[in-house]
Amino acid sequence: MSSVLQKLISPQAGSAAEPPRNKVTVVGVGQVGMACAVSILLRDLCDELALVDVMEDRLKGEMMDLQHGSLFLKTSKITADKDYAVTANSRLVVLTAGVRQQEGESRLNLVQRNVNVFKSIVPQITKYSPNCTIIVVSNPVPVWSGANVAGVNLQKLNPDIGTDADKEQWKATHKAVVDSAYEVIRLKGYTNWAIGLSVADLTESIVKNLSRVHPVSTMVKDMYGIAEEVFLSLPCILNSNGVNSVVNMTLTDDEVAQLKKSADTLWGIQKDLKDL
Ligand SMILES: NC(=O)c1ccc[n+]([C@@H]2O[C@H](COP(=O)([O-])OP(=O)(O)OC[C@H]3O[C@@H](n4cnc5c(N)ncnc54)[C@H](O)[C@@H]3O)[C@@H](O)[C@H]2O)c1
Repeated sequence: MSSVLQKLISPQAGSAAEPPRNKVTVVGVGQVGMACAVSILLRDLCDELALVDVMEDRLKGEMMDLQHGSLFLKTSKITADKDYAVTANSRLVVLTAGVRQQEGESRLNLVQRNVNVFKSIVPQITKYSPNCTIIVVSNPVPVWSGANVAGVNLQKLNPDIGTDADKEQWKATHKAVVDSAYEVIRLKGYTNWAIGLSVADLTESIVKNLSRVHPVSTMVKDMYGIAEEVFLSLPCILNSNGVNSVVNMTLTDDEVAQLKKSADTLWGIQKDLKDL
């Protein structure tokens, strides 16, 4: 006797469904992971979403919640499992698993705690999706920014900008921007929306092969006189290769010195990391 499904639908295409073309996996379904997942879903950037976490109840709950909302999305397949087999054939993996930055904790203090987490996760990701691009969101992620508006360098308008001699004291604005994530953590306990929206933007450049410039961390050894294998945030061109190239910025001597100082700070921590 025919089932209700067989009575309702007569299959026409003979072969099984094609593998996904733009599957995205989010590892870690905490505040950041779910903000990334929702931002990516709302921008229609994947044809399949997989979630992974070690906390099984939370993982299943997040998956079911998204599935219940999938009527309003254009990603029909949303799966989750603690087994990385669920991530197979991912185009992109967003890695947000890790310990969270505590109030007042420096980003660099997180490194050793997160190294062990990464060591268990990355081999599993590459086993099931050897050609995927990985976006690491877990801290620390150093950030580059340039003070210009529509290409106009603000230092050219005010040579004292950012220094104590600056009558307008833009230095205070700079400090407020640098400290703003700490302020959000103080107020609500974590940051998630801005980073989630930002990750969706990176995702779009990669899955749509857009060759757009984004500030992301990349290996800077041999650039600007940096001798060590450290990753710093520079303007990078992102396309389907991930980080396809780095824009060679024309930096002042002072800016190069600050970049080197950041590299030294990172190396100072990195060189003491254990079990890499
Ligand atoms: N780059 C940025 O700008 C930025 C901004 C905010 C947060 N972060 C970082 O993102 C990370 C996540 O932050 P959060 O607020 O979502 O934390 P969270 O504690 O809410 O979530 C982390 C999740 O990771 C999971 N997890 C831990 N170890 C795992 C493992 N081995 N395998 C799979 N899942 C594992 C946890 O179960 C949890 O669900 C932290 O490292 C945080 O510092 C980065």
